[in-house]
Amino acid sequence: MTDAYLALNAGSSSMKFGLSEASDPAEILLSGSAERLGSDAATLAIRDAYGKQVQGSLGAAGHGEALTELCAAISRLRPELRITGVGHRIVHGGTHFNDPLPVTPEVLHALRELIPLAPLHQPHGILGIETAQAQFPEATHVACFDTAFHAGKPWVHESFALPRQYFDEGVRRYGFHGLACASICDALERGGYPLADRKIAIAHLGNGCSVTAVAGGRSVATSMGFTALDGLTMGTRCGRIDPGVLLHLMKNGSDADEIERVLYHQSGLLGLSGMSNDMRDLATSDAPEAAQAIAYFIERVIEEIARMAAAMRGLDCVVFSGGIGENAADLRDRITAGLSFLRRSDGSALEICVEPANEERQILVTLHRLAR
Ligand SMILES: Nc1ncnc2c1ncn2[C@@H]1O[C@H](COP(=O)(O)OP(=O)(O)O)[C@@H](O)[C@H]1O
Ligand SMILES: CC(=O)OP(=O)(O)O
Ligand SMILES: [Mg+2]
Repeated sequence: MTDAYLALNAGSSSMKFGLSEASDPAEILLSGSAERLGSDAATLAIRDAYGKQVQGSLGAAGHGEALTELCAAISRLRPELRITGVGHRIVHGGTHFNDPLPVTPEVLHALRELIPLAPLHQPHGILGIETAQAQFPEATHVACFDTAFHAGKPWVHESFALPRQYFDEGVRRYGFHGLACASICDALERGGYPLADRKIAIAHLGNGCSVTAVAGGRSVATSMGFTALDGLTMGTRCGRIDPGVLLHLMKNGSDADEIERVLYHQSGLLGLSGMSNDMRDLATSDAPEAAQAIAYFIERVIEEIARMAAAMRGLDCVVFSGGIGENAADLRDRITAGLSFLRRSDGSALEICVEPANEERQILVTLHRLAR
């Protein structure tokens, strides 16, 4: 039997995995993703090491059913592998967790406490741990945090202008998509890009969307904050909003659960279009509301990239990633056109590139590093 590592990446609308030999995390033996989870047209795709892909439908499956299907596919397709390590993308590490660490019952308890701060993600990440622990009981399970990449940002990008006690209580701008950002920085460096000397904005545009300012390889500022609600317009999330709106809703009788439902589940592209949270659906629709939702989305991305340029006092390169950033060339073009007023310090145009986010690879590399 060959020892192998498994990485599980629970996104808000997707469940992805990567499987590698324990000795070589860069060599993906099998990978897969369940997407459009939460709709009634979820899909499943499994790819082998040669790029051969099988696809299927998962109907109205949620993250739980998707996990069961993915684990079954792994055991069926690679029965000769003994999975000795499983790394889990955990979106929120709060004030306690930055470094990847083995999951103990105490850690799991602490992760559950953070569910209210990441209701679209933390439950799925925890379900991934529970499901994989049952399926691979001999393996070491390691939690890897989205928030970690942003730890150590300058205080002005870490704090809200609230009374100081709130910061001490953990009410801070954490930032997310950190594993994606780290994987992109690693890929750029491996490709010879002089990251240490550059100011880049990573526009990670998936179902969750963020822009992160990375100067000299470190996160300086990022559009998401205390939760993954802030910043850009997303599939079902509102992004930046005047907090006065929340007060208005509360004073008019909405309770916290209802406001959570509106802000996390019913807003964003879905709320604006009245149709779908999925950019593919909007891009192929003739409805004026769909076009308006896309225009709104683009406007906010342009603004947020410009804000990141301000945070870094300069910008060299915009890196697009995520399901939308990697695939929707026309959206990238519209965003890039909107940014044409921004120049590099030598007066030349911004560099624009596309770099797939690979959280799974980042997690597999982490497992490999921890084992040495
Ligand atoms: N070819 C495409 N054109 C436009 N949007 C796309 C395309 N492929 C995927 N997307 C969009 O990417 C988003 C999902 O991104 P993804 O990064 O997979 O999600 P998650 O954040 O859940 O991991 C959806 O809005 C989907 O419509
Ligand atoms: C943090 C976040 O929004 O993640 P995702 O894009 O996977 O939903
Ligand atoms: Mg994602």
